[in-house]
Amino acid sequence: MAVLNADADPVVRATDLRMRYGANEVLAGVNLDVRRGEVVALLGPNGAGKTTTIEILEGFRARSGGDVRVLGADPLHAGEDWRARVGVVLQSWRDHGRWRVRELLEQFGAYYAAYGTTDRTRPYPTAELIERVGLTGHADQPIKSLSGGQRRRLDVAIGIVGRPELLFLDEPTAGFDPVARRDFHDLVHRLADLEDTTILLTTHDLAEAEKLADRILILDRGTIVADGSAEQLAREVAGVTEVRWTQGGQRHVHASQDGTAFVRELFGQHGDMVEDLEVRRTSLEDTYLAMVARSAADNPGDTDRTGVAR
Ligand SMILES: Nc1ncnc2c1ncn2[C@@H]1O[C@H](COP(=O)(O)OP(=O)(O)OP(=O)(O)O)[C@@H](O)[C@H]1O
Repeated sequence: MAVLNADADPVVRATDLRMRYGANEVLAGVNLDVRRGEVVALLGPNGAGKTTTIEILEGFRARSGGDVRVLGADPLHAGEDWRARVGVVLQSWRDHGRWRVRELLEQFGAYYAAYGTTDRTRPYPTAELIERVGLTGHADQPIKSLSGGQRRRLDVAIGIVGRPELLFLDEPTAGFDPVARRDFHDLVHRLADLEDTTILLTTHDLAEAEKLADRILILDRGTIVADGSAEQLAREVAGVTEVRWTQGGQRHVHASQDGTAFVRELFGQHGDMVEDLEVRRTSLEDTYLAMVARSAADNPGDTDRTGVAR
């Protein structure tokens, strides 16, 4: 991932962010930072308030309280030049059914041309963009004739056509087949590593979050209940590695912070007696489930809200 400058102002900062829909308090004091060049995944159960948070940060939704700075401005009052620096891939599809893929991207791209800089020419060249999102064979197709996954690829293209410095992705890979998902992951790495794009994404696919994100935030019951790399979070809830083996016909399990050292010691002591060895790193799914369960234990009375995609 891109080199981070921890001293620089964060690209995104929310302080004591609050949101209430009528009597329903969805965000109850969210604090989060996203630093330049980071890829951050915002996770949480259905209804936790991820989309609400993202929409507030994008300036599409007015907050009930707290402070928000995005690229140095309050998104609610930021101007067109600010908006040109921000890319957005929303969850819901906005229809432009009769337009063709290439036409639509050229139309949107033209808007960004005035905002290009020497560091960052805008917009993304249309043909290259279409290729990047895997729509080359569909460039002249009307949008209404695209499949769900192809439309989603187009959403991603619309999100990055202005070569944003900051990109918000709300469940970007919903409906993607495995190849499209892999291509999308490559695209995110490319944007972060080569194009200096800071990315905040939501997903229910924990393997995806683990693969893409430098840092994971878990939003639950109105606040951020976890903030760290997948590995750091795993350390908080359990041993990072689970070692299983059979010895004398009996199955053993041991959770360890340092699986390699444990296995070395195991073989040192028991050598040939050790059979059927399995070493498994704690997955983000294990960590997520443990953290949401812990949050539930701290807030008794709620029902199951783990929300893991299966
Ligand atoms: N416009 C609205 N008016 C009233 N309530 C809303 C509105 N938008 C969202 N909510 C409520 O706020 C809560 C958070 O919704 P939000 O869509 O932000 O959650 P989410 O974490 O993105 O969920 P999911 O994982 O299902 O996409 C939910 O209880 C939802 O019903």
